[in-house]
Amino acid sequence: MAPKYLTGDKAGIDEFLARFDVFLFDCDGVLWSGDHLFPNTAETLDMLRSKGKQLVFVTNNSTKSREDYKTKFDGKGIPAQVEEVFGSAYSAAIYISRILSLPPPKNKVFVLGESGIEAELASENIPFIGGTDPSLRRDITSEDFTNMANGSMLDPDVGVVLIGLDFHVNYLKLALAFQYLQRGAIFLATNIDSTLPMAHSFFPGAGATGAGVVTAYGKTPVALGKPSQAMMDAIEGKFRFDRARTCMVGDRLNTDIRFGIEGKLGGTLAVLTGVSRKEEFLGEGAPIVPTAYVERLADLLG
Ligand SMILES: O=C(O)[C@H](O)[C@H](O)COP(=O)(O)O
Ligand SMILES: [Mg+2]
Repeated sequence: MAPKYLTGDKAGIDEFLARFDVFLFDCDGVLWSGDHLFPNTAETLDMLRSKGKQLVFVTNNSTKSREDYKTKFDGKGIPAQVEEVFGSAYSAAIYISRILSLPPPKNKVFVLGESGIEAELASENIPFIGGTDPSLRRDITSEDFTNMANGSMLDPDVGVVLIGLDFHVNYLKLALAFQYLQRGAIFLATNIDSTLPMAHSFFPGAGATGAGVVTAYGKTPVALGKPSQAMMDAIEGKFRFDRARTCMVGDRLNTDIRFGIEGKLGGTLAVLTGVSRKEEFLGEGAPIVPTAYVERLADLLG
């Protein structure tokens, strides 16, 4: 069915919003582009709250923890609670602690990613190494190759390799991740988005910064961010919402909109301020089609 275009259609917007009690909001490309908050984002979220709607912020960006996002929301003048944030780093942490629940000592995680992952692993009492460790922000040496190959440089307690968006990726960290995988570690990712919408442009995403490990290992990781239904089940478990009265709002078809469709939510809304273009879902035979779309989030203000 062709998606409904809501921009400028006040009656259509009111009818659409009335169908839902809960809105799952993507962040990058919908609320903001990096540090740039899109116009009237706060007013739009206020309007939904004033209609009694529940808001949950569901981001694949694992560089920040839920606490970090609370700080960002505060900084942008957007009223929001830590409990309303559900990121891919948190999704991965609860998957490791509550689903995998590997017995110590082999429950340690080697992280290829930023502090958001580390904070969420710590919140679930999961030991980790790698990540933002400054001793890994250097060139690899010939001794490193030897010490990795003979295992003297490796931690025997590593049972999981977790990759996410890493702004400090380098050969040494890629090599360490691959060495742990060759020794049997479980391969997980917070998300595998190919690009990151930032500063009104696009940059390499988590899928790109982790690609070196995927190529070397020859296997893809289990990704715990959107469109993973493990994440949807975890969010539903926490917020106990009625899927038929829930709408996913996002800028990316193969993560956000697919997440809502495969999650059998009542609807999905595409916002054209981020990654996906309307041509991708208006064309004949488009694989992923939202229920409705708007040029920008603030169009919901009518
Ligand atoms: O590379 C990434 O990690 C993604 O581009 C980024 O995280 C997307 O975040 P979201 O749009 O889900 O908030
Ligand atoms: Mg997005």
